[in-house]
Amino acid sequence: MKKFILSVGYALKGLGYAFTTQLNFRIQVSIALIAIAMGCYFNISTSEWHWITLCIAIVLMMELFNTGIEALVDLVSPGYNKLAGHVKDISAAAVLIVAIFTLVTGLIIFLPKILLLFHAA
Ligand SMILES: Nc1ncnc2c1ncn2[C@@H]1O[C@H](COP(=O)(O)OP(=O)(O)OP(=O)(O)O)[C@@H](O)[C@H]1O
Repeated sequence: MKKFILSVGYALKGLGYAFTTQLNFRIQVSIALIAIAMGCYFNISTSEWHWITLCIAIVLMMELFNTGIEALVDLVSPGYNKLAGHVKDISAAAVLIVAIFTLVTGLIIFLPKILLLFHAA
């Protein structure tokens, strides 16, 4: 049990590191909070909540992996190295793919509701 609590503590330390050092992570957390607020406002369905929470989890997870990979690359290759650059670029590309998927999901769920709001006004 003590080991489990320690592991959670290390994970929270990692979250804190990402939050304090990575602007992108803070932006993504802010967008996640806005999406949750919009979900409450529009009273979205259970299945829509599943998609939204899945997107939030995947985006934050990918950003954390990206931050870890960047730190690892900086550790093993502090100087310029073409391969090190590729590793960082590929890691950033993975985040981009998930961000696009999340944007499309958000539009599918929220755009019709926002348009309806404007039509009703
Ligand atoms: N050691 C390196 N060797 C070669 N190219 C690198 C190296 N480090 C970074 N690069 C290139 O510069 C780009 C930006 O790297 P950087 O570490 O600043 O990433 P970042 O996403 O801006 O990180 P951060 O989120 O910490 O600002 C990389 O995607 C890569 O193309």
